[in-house]
Amino acid sequence: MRIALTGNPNSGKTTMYNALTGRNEKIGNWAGVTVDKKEYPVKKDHYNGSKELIAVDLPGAYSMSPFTSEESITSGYVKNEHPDVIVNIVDATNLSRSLFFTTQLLELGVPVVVALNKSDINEKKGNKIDEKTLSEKLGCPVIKTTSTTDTGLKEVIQTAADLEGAGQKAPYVQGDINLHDKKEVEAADRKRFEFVNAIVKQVENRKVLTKEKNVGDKIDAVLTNPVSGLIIFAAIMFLVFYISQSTLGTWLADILVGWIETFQNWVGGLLENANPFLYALLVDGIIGGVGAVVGFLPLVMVMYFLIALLEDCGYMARATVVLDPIFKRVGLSGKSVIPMIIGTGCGIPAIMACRTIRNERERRTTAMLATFMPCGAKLPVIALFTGAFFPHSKWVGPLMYFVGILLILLGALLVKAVTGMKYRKSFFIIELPEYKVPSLKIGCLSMLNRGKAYIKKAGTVILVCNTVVQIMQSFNWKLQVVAEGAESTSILASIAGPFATLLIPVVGIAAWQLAAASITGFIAKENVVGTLATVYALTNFIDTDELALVGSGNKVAMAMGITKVAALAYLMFNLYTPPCFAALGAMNSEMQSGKWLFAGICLQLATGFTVGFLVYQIGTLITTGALGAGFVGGLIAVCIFAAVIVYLIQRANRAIDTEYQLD
Ligand SMILES: Nc1nc2c(ncn2[C@@H]2O[C@H](COP(=O)(O)OP(=O)(O)OP(=O)(O)O)[C@@H](O)[C@H]2O)c(=O)[nH]1
Ligand SMILES: [Mg+2]
Repeated sequence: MRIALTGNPNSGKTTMYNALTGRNEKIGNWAGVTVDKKEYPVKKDHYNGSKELIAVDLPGAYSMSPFTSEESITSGYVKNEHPDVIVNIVDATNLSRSLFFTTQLLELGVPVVVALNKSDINEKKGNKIDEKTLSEKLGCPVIKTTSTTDTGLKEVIQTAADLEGAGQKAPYVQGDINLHDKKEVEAADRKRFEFVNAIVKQVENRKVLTKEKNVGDKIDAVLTNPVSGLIIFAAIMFLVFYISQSTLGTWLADILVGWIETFQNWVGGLLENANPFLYALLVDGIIGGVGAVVGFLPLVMVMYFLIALLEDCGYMARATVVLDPIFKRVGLSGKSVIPMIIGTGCGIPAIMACRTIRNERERRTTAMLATFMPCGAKLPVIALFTGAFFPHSKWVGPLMYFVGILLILLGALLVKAVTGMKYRKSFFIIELPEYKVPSLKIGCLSMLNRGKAYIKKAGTVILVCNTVVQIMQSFNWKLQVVAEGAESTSILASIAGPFATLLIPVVGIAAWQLAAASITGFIAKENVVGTLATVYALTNFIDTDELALVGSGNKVAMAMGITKVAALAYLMFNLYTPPCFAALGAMNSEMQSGKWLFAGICLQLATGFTVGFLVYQIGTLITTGALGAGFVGGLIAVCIFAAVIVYLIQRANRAIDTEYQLD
């Protein structure tokens, strides 16, 4: 039988689902973390009966009348897919708001068990809820739970299992109303609230803790203040990158790379007398290429850990409030900030998180732009180039993230101008979760989860790509092994060659190696690192003696043969061109429009190229006093992009004018 977990956002559904099933789905201390349905069997230690129980985690909803697409997943599921029992997770610290939805669920005819979750917080605050009376008033079982410690879960599941097929009488029935009549719906909702509030009055005894509340409010006033809030946000993000990329993360990476090197030398020793191609394939291509990517794993894990802590303590929700006014100015909403923050981890859930945005244009625009935020897979690329070309700078890593935010804002302005939607105002309401001490367990789980996914990717996609790259660079079209010194005759070089020409305005030279790395980067961004390791036969990107990314000898920078400015431009080109294929797939399914997807990919290509071009050319002009190679060609390309955009904006303006004339 299927047990649907439903309730308001941030009430603890996913925490309960993970506890019940042993899964590790994402939880976070803000509303709208889960945007999709998930199901999995309940573990035996929570239920010792004979039934097979499947728990279904759903996105949070405030009401059965959905506003956003993730809310409609929930109402659609409980209405149409007939779960056997509904467990309604109620945030006990927010009873009156939660019960509105509860009374709606009770009208569906499916047995409901109410889990009064977060009871631990209530107890700490000295609030009391009389669950017996509540159960009588609602006409359904009510059980106190604390999902974070598994308290009460067994009882909830046993009760739910026993209720299969049972009838329940709804305590409140909304008469027939015309759902299209706004006034009528509002009046009905008001009546329901009155009913709910009457119950709450009888069952709840709240202790008024004015002093504690004041502390939280005071912190909020500083953190969400437009000026101090922004400075704090920038400082916190800087610290996250500093710890993950320059200190703790690097230190751990250093140890890991030592192990990888030992392993590589050991395999190298075993294959000493083997066929040179086999040696190159295994030792340089596979172990070297994949190892180069895996070496950066600690950086990614430390960053995930820190971001999870920030989410869990309630800070990230405040960050959305700080950025909301800025985002509104460019035609997005504060809700667009959430995909951006999730995007620092991975672009795919970031794009999926766009579902919580109600307005279609804002949703599509956000999905189009969210991946400008460098994700975990881009982190190794950033770390590699920072380490090789700017070893002692603290600013390159954080700069990539701030440029990402800037590009999102500029991109949003462009989309706003092109789509001609100039006169719309959007409203953003986010419930600020309470502050809490961040849970190390949640941080560790999030980190391990990401680490697992990273290693899995390295062992599959990255491994396959590196093998293919190594083979393609070892052979020419006649399938002969490429001789030393004639690398440019390889299959890989001849395929990547034409693209290398296109890259001249960005890096100043035609290097097929760099082009090949960018191309494999479209499959997965970690490939940029893996491919560079393979094509330049540089397996060790992290210097174990120096305790620094890419040590002093700087073989990497020398092998690539490009200037610092070109390296920065090439890095930015890779970061801001389209993300990996998987993220494009997610974009396609969220946008549900071929036109938007196409426009999005074009915009990303044009952005990556333009940023790279400008950084290289302006940087070269400043550092050497002359423009870089490929200036004219690049300028023509950028002018063409600009002309297309100007044309589209004018077309949009004309469309608006016609609309006004028609009126
Ligand atoms: N103190 C306490 N915190 C809890 C409890 N259950 C969940 N939380 C916290 O509440 C926050 C939200 O938990 P989630 O499980 O993500 O909530 P959700 O209902 O799935 O939220 P959405 O997916 O956004 O609808 C997290 O910070 C949890 O750690 C509980 O019983 N006690
Ligand atoms: Mg959830």
